[in-house]
Amino acid sequence: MLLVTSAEMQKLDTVMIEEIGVASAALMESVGLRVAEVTMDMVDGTGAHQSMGERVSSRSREMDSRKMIAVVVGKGHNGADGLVAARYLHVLGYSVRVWLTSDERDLSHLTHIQLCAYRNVHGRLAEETDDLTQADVIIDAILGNGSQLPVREPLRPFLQAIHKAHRPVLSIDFPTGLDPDSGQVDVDCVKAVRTVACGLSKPGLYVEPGRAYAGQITIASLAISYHMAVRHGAHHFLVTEQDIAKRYRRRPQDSHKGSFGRVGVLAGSPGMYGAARLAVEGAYRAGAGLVYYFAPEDLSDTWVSGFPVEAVVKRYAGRAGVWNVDAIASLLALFAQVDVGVIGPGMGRSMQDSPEALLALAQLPIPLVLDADFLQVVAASEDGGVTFFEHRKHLTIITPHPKEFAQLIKRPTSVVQENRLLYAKEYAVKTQTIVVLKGAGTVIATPEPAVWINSTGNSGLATGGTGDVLAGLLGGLLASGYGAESAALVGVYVHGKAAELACTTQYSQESLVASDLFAWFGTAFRQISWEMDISHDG
Ligand SMILES: NC(=O)C1=CN([C@@H]2O[C@H](COP(=O)(O)OP(=O)(O)OC[C@H]3O[C@@H](n4cnc5c(N)ncnc54)[C@H](O)[C@@H]3O)[C@@H](O)[C@H]2O)[C@@H](O)CC1
Ligand SMILES: Nc1ncnc2c1ncn2[C@@H]1O[C@H](COP(=O)(O)OP(=O)(O)O)[C@@H](O)[C@H]1O
Ligand SMILES: [K+]
Repeated sequence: MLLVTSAEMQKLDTVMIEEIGVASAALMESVGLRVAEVTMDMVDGTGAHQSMGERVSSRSREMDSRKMIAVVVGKGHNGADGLVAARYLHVLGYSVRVWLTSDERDLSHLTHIQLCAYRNVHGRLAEETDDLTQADVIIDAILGNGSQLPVREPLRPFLQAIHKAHRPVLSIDFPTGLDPDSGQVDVDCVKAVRTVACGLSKPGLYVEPGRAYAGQITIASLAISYHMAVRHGAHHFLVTEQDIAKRYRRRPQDSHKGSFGRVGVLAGSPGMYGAARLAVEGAYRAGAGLVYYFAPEDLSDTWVSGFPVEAVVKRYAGRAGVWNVDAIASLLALFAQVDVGVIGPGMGRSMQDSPEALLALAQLPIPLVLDADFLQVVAASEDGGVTFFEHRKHLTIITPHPKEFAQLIKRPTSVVQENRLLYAKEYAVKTQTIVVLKGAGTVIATPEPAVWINSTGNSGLATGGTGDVLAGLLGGLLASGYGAESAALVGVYVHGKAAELACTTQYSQESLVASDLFAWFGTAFRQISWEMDISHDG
């Protein structure tokens, strides 16, 4: 699902008004009407059942107990949307009170016009005796797309009063105090249970911490087409099941194991061979035809016997963690036998002292999924990995968690987390790789650039080894024929979905461990395949 940043939305508003010829007041009327419908849904669950026209003409609300709607109005057009909603709700018989956050004379021109229209139907402003705690729903129409954080006076007391009222809040466009581009929030950010996004939804409503402030999101359509939005620069997306179903590749009946490629896994180190096992099984569970595990000659048979029985173990010359000329040469010969490489899980950082090995792997002429320790080695190289990625001439997916990514971009982890979308995109463009920045709301950024926010997963995944499984999954998807962007999106989505399925049946978010995921990939893939059938039938 397409999302737009604040600047893109401003541009699209202008295009709608100046090029398409829809008056600003008409756009506000659409948004305000939708807000009124969602408010009715919140107070008595009726918003969707009867058209607004039928409701207004039947005057049925006048008979009902009078639910109170508080509308807190800012001086810009977000406030104007709120006043349109206030007018509809008042005419329907709800007890509406409007709180102006600024002097009436400071309202923008169109907002003032909407205030007059509200007054002309005898709508009321809040008085001394009115109190937000009396409201059945509070509508936050304080700041929208013209806001610049942090929130300035005189708005803060209004935000604090909304908090203190402990009533359900509907935010127009996005909660006041939230940055729609990054999802960062002001200390007094409004916490909504519903948000009505104007025209198209915003990335900040789907990433932490903003996601927790937005509640359920409804989009008030302004008939802005997908193509028009993309033409004006929109490049953020929320990953939905429909997006994934479109990319799903059904396996042909007449296939054989050669049809789905070979994955080579270079992972594990003394004490950490479990990470390699998880990556190997991840690759198989994503559908790879064959998965080779590249083991050093000194890896004990006991460890090897613990690998999934399907794994093909291939030995390279030398001992674990020793990257001399022989080891590199024999590794390169092994990689020549596979279609995709997965490098890094549990691998340790011994390669840090062998720039030749790093360079040799950079030049591998196959798609690579690079994860964990290997990324830390790349980050620690003299130029912070610039040369490494310059030497990569083939497709690369990197799967850092926030701390690994922070090392790659040489910034503190806290800074990365403040703007995951932006940093992932910048790095994808700079290194021409697909960046899978993990953590709640995993971000997938491509060099195009396109920035996707994953919608599946839960805190059950916050446990050792789930990242190793993901690296394997991505390798398996690449080998079995998915393009790079699709492999990253489908892999991350399925990984999160498996955790959700596991935690609603057999496991809980506390008890889930990485290897439990394997049992649930089947259901996750089947659901995508059904969704694909439904969309084809539709
Ligand atoms: N352009 C249009 O015609 C449309 C606009 N729409 C609505 O209009 C909104 C955008 O309207 P505006 O551009 O007027 O922006 P806002 O409604 O966000 O208001 C901006 C005003 O608030 C002040 N302000 C900004 N940041 C502040 C802060 N941190 N503390 C205190 N005051 C602050 C500014 O000085 C400015 O006067 C959208 O979010 C949406 O709700 C929709 O009705 C769709 C169509
Ligand atoms: N709270 C969370 N919500 C959703 N996904 C999460 C959460 N915490 C972790 N994850 C996911 O779990 C995986 C953890 O990977 P990683 O940190 O590399 O772990 P490890 O190195 O132990 O395998 C990533 O896919 C990440 O996106
Ligand atoms: K708002």
